[in-house]
Amino acid sequence: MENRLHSLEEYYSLLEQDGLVAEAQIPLENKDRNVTFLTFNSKEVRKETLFVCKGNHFSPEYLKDAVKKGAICYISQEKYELDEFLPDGSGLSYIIVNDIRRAMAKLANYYYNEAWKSLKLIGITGTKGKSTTAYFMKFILDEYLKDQKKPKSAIVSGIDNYDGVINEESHLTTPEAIELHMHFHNAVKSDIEYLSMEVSSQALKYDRTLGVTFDVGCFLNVGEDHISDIEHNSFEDYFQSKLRLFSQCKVACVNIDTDHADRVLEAAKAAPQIITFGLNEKADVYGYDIVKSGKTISFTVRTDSFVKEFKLTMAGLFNVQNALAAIAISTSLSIPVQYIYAGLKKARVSGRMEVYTGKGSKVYVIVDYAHNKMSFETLFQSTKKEYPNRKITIVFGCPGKKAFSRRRELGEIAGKYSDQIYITEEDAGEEPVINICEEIAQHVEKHTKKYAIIPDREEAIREAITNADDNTVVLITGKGRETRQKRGTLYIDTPSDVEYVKKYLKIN
Ligand SMILES: CC(=O)N[C@H]1[C@@H](OP(=O)(O)OP(=O)(O)OC[C@H]2O[C@@H](n3ccc(=O)[nH]c3=O)[C@H](O)[C@@H]2O)O[C@H](CO)[C@@H](O)[C@@H]1O[C@H](C)C(=O)N[C@@H](C)C(=O)N[C@H](CCC(=O)O)C(=O)O
Ligand SMILES: Nc1ncnc2c1ncn2[C@@H]1O[C@H](COP(=O)(O)OP(=O)(O)OP(=O)(O)O)[C@@H](O)[C@H]1O
Repeated sequence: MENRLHSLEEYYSLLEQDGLVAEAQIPLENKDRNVTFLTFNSKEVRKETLFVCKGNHFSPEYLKDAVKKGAICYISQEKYELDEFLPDGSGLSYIIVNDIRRAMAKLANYYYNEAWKSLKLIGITGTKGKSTTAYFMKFILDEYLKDQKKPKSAIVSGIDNYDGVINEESHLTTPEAIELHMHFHNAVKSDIEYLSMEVSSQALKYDRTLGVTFDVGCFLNVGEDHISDIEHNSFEDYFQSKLRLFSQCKVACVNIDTDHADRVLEAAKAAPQIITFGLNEKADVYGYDIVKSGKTISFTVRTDSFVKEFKLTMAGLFNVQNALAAIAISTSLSIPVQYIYAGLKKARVSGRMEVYTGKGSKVYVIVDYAHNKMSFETLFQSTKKEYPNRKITIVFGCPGKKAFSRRRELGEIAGKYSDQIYITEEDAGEEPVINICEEIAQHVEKHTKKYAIIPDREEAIREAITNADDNTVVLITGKGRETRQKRGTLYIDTPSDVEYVKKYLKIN
């Protein structure tokens, strides 16, 4: 892989050619200096770093810190009046740009020498099912690659990132451009061929994936979500951001069962090829005959080239939709069908539809990540069909200071479909947990009085499990295997819901 470094002058030209430069100062003696690192975080700066200043939360102190640590030039939308000099006495260079997010994507692509072009890239967007589909792809690809004795595929998701060098819990669904291109670079360096990733609406809106072409782009579904002062200001903005994916993929895989399918299909024409999937015989990848038997969900798929029964051993009937997406993506990548079958049969996704039972007990406890209107409705409908005649207990909460409509939506849905409800902490942040719980309770009460507010999440889970009889499914939603709770402005380490469940079911 090419590992070429570029000089400050070359970075300047790159931005200049794109019409991004508003003003610049690069002293003559600095023009030929090679940039050896690129970052937007002062904590990571080392010698000869090109430092990107971005964001409403940026402070000039970070720039001062960066210069002390070895930054030789900063890129910013704002000019900072600093009297800082580099340790060797030369002046600090700067390039002021008119669009820092676009500039960041360009710089990242250039610094990492377009590593992504050596990968087969799969980009998945949608309101729900992105992580699951990305992991389904990883299972399928890894089956295929194992047979060829090649390295496992890479993944960039809201759960974990793996690129052959880094294996970490992720903090964003789609990382900022500089981190994203670093993952591409690491993957190529590790001889990895395929990378599956989630592409969030925020990523598309803020150009985190700008300039990258996906071999396959997948659109799963769209529902009202992420509409708030800090995310999208309207559904239209959210929807349009998601549709931008089609302008940067070679093949578009589209769920024809999604809401607004007509508009999605129209936008998908921006891609050279479209493959549709869904539970509708008009779909190119058509799924039907869905049957749950024991722990296995079977379904049949018809495409142009095969009719075949597939199996999922992961719970959640809605996962058939995600599996159809993965089948559509895999066929467009010419992955032989036996590997698709084997991958899907094995697939598990951390913190999504994890089913636990205690020794000598018949109660099912499911840890899942449902936390918005679409996933709550889907989860309840699916659970009712999958576990007919069982009562449903749910443990859930809502986050502080964002997505306020969830308190009403989730409260009403839970109230309508559950037999017992425990309302608890879920990333309350700067709002008191009890206030959020009481607000949710007002909406639960429209349908049932069978609820309790237990702000301590562990205690809520303990109560839900110990009070459940053998004829109950206990749903513990919203956090999956996350090990942090947002309290105040900080993320505090906590045990995951899975750990609590194992503790109170007395399993290892
Ligand atoms: C903290 C925060 O609210 N950040 C949001 C804000 O970013 P920002 O650039 O203005 O602010 P910032 O991230 O705090 O940046 C401050 C800068 O100072 C730097 N810094 C900070 C400390 C220090 O010591 N030194 C230093 O250099 C930081 O590295 C950073 O570059 O404004 C950006 C554009 O509006 C947002 O993308 C970004 O969202 C953060 C990253 C975030 O968590 N966003 C969520 C909503 C998000 O993106 N979610 C999607 C999933 C949702 C979906 O499906 O759409 C995702 O992809 O994860
Ligand atoms: N295709 C689907 N349609 C509706 N709900 C789904 C679908 N797939 C998964 N879900 C529900 O949404 C939850 C989150 O799934 P997943 O993590 O795969 O989605 P995501 O798009 O990555 O979500 P987020 O943006 O919240 O990280 C699951 O735990 C499940 O309850």
